[in-house]
Amino acid sequence: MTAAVRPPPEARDEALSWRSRLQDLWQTLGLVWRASPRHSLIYALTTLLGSALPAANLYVGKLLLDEIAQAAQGRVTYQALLALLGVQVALGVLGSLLSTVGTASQQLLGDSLQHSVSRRILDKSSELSVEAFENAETYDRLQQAYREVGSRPLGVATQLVGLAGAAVTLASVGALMARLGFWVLPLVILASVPGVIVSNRFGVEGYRMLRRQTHDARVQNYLGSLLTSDTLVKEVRLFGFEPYLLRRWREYYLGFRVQLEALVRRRAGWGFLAALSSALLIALASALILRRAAAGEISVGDFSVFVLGIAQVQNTVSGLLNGVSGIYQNLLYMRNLFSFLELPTRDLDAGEPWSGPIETIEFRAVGFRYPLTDRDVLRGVSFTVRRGEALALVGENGAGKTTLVKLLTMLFEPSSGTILLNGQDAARFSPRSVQREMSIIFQDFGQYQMSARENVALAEVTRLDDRPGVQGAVDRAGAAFVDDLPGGLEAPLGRLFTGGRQLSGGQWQRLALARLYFRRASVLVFDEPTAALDARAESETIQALREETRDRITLLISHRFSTVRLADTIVVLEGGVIVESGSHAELIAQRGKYAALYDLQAKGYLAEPPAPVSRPRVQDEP
Ligand SMILES: Nc1ncnc2c1ncn2[C@@H]1O[C@H](COP(=O)(O)OP(=O)(O)OP(=O)(O)O)[C@@H](O)[C@H]1O
Repeated sequence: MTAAVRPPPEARDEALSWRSRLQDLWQTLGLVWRASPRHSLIYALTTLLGSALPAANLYVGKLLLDEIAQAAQGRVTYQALLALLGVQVALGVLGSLLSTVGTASQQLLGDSLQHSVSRRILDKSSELSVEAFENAETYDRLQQAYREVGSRPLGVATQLVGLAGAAVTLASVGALMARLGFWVLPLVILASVPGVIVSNRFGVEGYRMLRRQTHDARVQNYLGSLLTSDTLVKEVRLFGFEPYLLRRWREYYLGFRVQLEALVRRRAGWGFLAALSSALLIALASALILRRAAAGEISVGDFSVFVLGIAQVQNTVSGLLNGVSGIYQNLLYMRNLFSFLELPTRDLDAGEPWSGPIETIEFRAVGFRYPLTDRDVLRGVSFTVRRGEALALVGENGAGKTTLVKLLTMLFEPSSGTILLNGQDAARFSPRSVQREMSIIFQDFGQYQMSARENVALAEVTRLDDRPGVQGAVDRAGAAFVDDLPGGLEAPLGRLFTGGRQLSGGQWQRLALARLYFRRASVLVFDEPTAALDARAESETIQALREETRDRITLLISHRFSTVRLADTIVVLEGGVIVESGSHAELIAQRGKYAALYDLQAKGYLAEPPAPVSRPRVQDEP
């Protein structure tokens, strides 16, 4: 199998048809409506009602001006003028009311929407397979999706309502203006078009630019995060590679900057040309209407409709066209969100439910290849381990030990071969139900910035309040230091939040061990369980491990042979293939790979330390 060749995400999304865009539009509106039907409705109604007000205002203004002109000839009463003023004031008050209610509902709708879309992203993230997280593209999509949550869906909805509103305004104001001559409205509308075309075109280009930069932006963020990370600050300071990180960070910025400058320059040039052509068209329309005014064909009120209407129509037309292009652009961004939400998930509950303890695990010619790679990291791996037995996996870095554990714990599915549980194909069973029978401490175990109790009980959240259970697991893991923390089990841990107590690497590892013990499982997996422990802790842990694992299946990965030798069976992996297996004594007798690695480590303890390369100089030496 070769790695699948995929077109870049940009090319895939650009290729989408108008039909797909409409589907995305529909889906976006669905998101908005579901986030808050009440606020969606109020927002739409207030905006549409408000859109009819400009024409009403223009018309009342025209009547008022015409009446004033008549008043000069003594044909209009003060009361009649006051009545028109009253209507104008009422329209103003109504406008303010609609806009206040509309803005408030938009704000609340935006908040609900942000919450509900974030929730969907988090739901989706929690359904994605562990495999998906091994893939950089997933992170790109996740980042893009998150970036758009705040503004895009609301943007689409408000622009769509805005479009409808603009249509109402244009139709009503246009009807008033059309009375001044059939050419007025087309000319004024035409004057708005160039600006909109420019803004639309460069909006799309801006989107494409950001899209192309996503991966590099992620690298740049990562470089920045290395300089602001609490866990890495020691190493960064000591090795002093801040300038290197800053330089690389800045190089990315400069690359983005060059692209941005080119875009801004072209946009400014085209923008100016658009403004110029618009001004010329308006000048032409004005000249034509002044000719009618000079001929006495239109009233003062009519002229006011033209003058005030120009701005109104221009705003409305550019609002209309920008609305269309804005919706188009926002939909491009929404595609990022949707394509993240459409990523295939692995249903961890699919399959027959597993129940009861796991008595045997058998790997039959199991192979595995990471997605989008072209190399098998495990090939033809076969072994069996039974209840009460401990199996140790040994091998040099990168041999495939952790990958094997991910397969065994059903986090990954084998690319070839079969895993049998109690003699039945594991693929038949729902991963989640099988995983309930397994507990694990990973090499890169979690350090949760929560209380000590939560750190342990997360292994079985239904027993979060089982304090005696947590205490028991803490004791079994030798994590007695928890009792001395202020607040004991309830002590907040980690330095991320105020009041948290930071633990040492070994203490965190003991808590992770407690977490492993807390889950009542028939398979225990220890991936480097003693790496961060001191010698006494390691020996205690191994002692406890022997007792804990008596009636369970134990899988152990360790580079420490003092731990490994306790296993009933030791499997030696090399380049993803099992090269030896047997008990410690058998493998030593074979004098193969295991014996060589063992001797190498044993020698490190037994041999005389090598003579120092140069003797330290003593002050008073001659
Ligand atoms: N997400 C991944 N994508 C592609 N290849 C990977 C991925 N994770 C691990 N590998 C590769 O798979 C091989 C086996 O890795 P694995 O982590 O299983 O080794 P290991 O024996 O546990 O090593 P160590 O002793 O260093 O923990 C390595 O060559 C590694 O480069």
